[in-house]
Amino acid sequence: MKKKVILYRDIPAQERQRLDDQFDVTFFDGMNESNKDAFVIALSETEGLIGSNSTSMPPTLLDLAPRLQAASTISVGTDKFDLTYLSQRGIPLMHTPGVLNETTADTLFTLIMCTARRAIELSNMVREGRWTSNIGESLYGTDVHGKTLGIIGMGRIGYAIAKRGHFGFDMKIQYSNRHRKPDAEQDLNATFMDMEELLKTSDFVCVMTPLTSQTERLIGAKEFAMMKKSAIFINGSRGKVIDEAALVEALSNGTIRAAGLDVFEVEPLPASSPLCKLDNAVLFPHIGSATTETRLKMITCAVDNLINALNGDISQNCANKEQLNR
Ligand SMILES: NC(=O)C1=CN([C@@H]2O[C@H](COP(=O)(O)OP(=O)(O)OC[C@H]3O[C@@H](n4cnc5c(N)ncnc54)[C@H](OP(=O)(O)O)[C@@H]3O)[C@@H](O)[C@H]2O)C=CC1
Ligand SMILES: O=CC(=O)O
Repeated sequence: MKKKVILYRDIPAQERQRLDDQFDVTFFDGMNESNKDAFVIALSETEGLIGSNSTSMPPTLLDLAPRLQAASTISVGTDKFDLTYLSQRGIPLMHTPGVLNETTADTLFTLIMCTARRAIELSNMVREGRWTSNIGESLYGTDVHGKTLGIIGMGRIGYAIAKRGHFGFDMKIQYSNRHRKPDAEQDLNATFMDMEELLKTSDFVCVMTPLTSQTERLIGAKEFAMMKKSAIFINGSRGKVIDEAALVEALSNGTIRAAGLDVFEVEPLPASSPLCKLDNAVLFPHIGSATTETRLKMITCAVDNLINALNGDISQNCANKEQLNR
């Protein structure tokens, strides 16, 4: 008999077919009030889960899935699951590291360029008919090339961002991380330092850690106050890694120059957020990996991951392999 799987995000037909060939698949278009009862009934029988990072899978929900053997998220971030809980239950969480590094780094570099050159603000000025003369000094941007780029979280994506800064823009690279990264030091001439020093000396501060109990609110009022007044802050990790209210304050009162954000405490970001009123905030709707090519690679990877995991192979792409009690 085929194993039962819940798919909670729409995926292309050819990838759906690969799941159908192996499993008895129940599809839900996300999880919401209207389908929650049916979702819970399906959970009671399911052996596998696959879906996107926009749906939370807390222990209270997964307690309703007593037969669960593996979960596969179409993301590299694993914060919508409780890894400790899954590990205690012996359930592997599969994710999609690697395939999205370059695309996500492109997005983060777009944020760097847009904030530094005030691209969105000035584009809006043109569209709205407010370009009536030379823009004048008050609307000048700041250079990116030759500046200092500080990366907090020099992992796969952090490295890809630093690579763009080093080779493309002649930037000086510095980073803080739990462990030193010899590749970044050798290839990109990156300097390892503690976070405080990085905050004080970087022109661009880019956060690319995962969201964990150690990184939650890693950057708040104290950290913004340490940054240069001319600093530009970029967050591509998760919204909860920063104190968003403190960022609004820092942007409003000139503690830092500008911020480029792809992630927010609450997503989708409500239009009533004070961030939406700030010209010096560039706001993207969590599109780090959102290109046609890369999203397809992530889906293919996640489907492979679930097939492998439900067939007993978690050698590739298992986020909690070391913690699993197997
Ligand atoms: N905006 C978007 O669309 C996207 C966002 N993301 C986010 O980016 C995150 C990173 O992805 P990826 O680069 O693949 O992950 P990696 O695991 O390769 O990199 C994360 C890095 O963060 C470091 N780190 C972890 N905890 C801390 C800490 N407490 N202090 C300092 N550094 C820390 C790790 O250090 P060490 O090596 O020492 O453990 C590692 O180098 C994802 O978890 C996700 O949240 C990812 C993809 C797209
Ligand atoms: O935010 C995206 C991810 O893949 O994680």
